Amino acid sequence: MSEARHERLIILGSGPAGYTAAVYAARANLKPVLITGIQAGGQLTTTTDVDNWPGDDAGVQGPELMERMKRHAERFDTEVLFDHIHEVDLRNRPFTLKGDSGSYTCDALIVATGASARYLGLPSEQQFMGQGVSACATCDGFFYRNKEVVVVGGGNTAVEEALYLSNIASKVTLVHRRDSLRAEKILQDKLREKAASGNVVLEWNHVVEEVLGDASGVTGVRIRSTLDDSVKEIEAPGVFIAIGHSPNTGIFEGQLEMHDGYIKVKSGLEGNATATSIPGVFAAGDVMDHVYRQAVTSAGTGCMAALDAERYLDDLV
Ligand SMILES: Cc1cc2nc3c(=O)[nH]c(=O)nc-3n(C[C@H](O)[C@H](O)[C@H](O)COP(=O)(O)OP(=O)(O)OC[C@H]3O[C@@H](n4cnc5c(N)ncnc54)[C@H](O)[C@@H]3O)c2cc1C
Repeated sequence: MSEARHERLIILGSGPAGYTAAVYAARANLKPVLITGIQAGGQLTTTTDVDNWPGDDAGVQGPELMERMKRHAERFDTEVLFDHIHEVDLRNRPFTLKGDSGSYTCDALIVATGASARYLGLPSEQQFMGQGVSACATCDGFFYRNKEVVVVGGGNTAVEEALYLSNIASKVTLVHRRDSLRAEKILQDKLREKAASGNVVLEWNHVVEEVLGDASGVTGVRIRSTLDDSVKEIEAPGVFIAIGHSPNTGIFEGQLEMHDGYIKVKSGLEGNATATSIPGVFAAGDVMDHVYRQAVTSAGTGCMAALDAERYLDDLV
């Protein structure tokens, strides 16, 4: 492999966090290099309607929005490289990144490698992805106003999604493979309240065996009892898979401080909020945020990371 090329600032990831960081860093004359990873454009390239991106009052398609973000970053001289990084050394300076196509060193690094929603792994789930199957109630819940939906899971994500959807959908059926939830007690209490008086139905001890649908998209799910193997079908045009997310942080394990696999950042109000445990390494977007997980929040922290990196690089000179 050829010698590593050196940059002042590398941005890892091409989702809303990465591209926003690039726009800000490039406009500050840092000539950033952005490495896209395998999923160029990030998670939004896997969806259709994005209806909560401010300014796009008529909605926008996910891939189109990400293409525009890329062009925006390039307009200010960001160099966008298609490569996937599989090894990093953040213990020595400059930082080193090894990719499939080349090696890189940099003085500052913005990690914006995002997170991946976990899915059940059913072929029918894959088939109806974006046509009724979703992993994000905040993103897609609106499309099911006054309609019935199914939520799958039993942890915090599932209960939060079910509660959120219960204010939009006419009925929410939560399918969980056990007879008790793993979610925090306060969330469980809220859900039970809704189940007692509202529009939430709990299907304990069941797993989704198949997502059902036709040319128009999802029509329901077939669930199987974990107690007696009996099956039944639930009609609903929307199925939310809420079994958690995996942050894309494997390459940073043992180097950056993390919490549940998410990169820990300084936060707080005194500036440098996106700083990680290693000076000069900043994190933005879903990779450091297991709570909000939105395009606009990712873009916001991408902006913050670029400003933090700019200050850090200024102080190096
Ligand atoms: C189906 C779906 C629909 C959604 N709809 C909406 C919506 O309507 N509105 C909304 O606000 N949010 C929505 N979201 C959530 C939104 O997509 C995310 O919050 C947002 O994309 C996170 O941005 P990010 O920049 O942090 O990372 P991501 O978009 O996750 O991008 C991560 C980037 O990092 C790169 N990467 C990962 N590992 C490496 C590596 N080792 N080397 C190099 N690069 C790497 C990837 O290639 C990718 O480009 C949706 C999510 C999904 C899955």
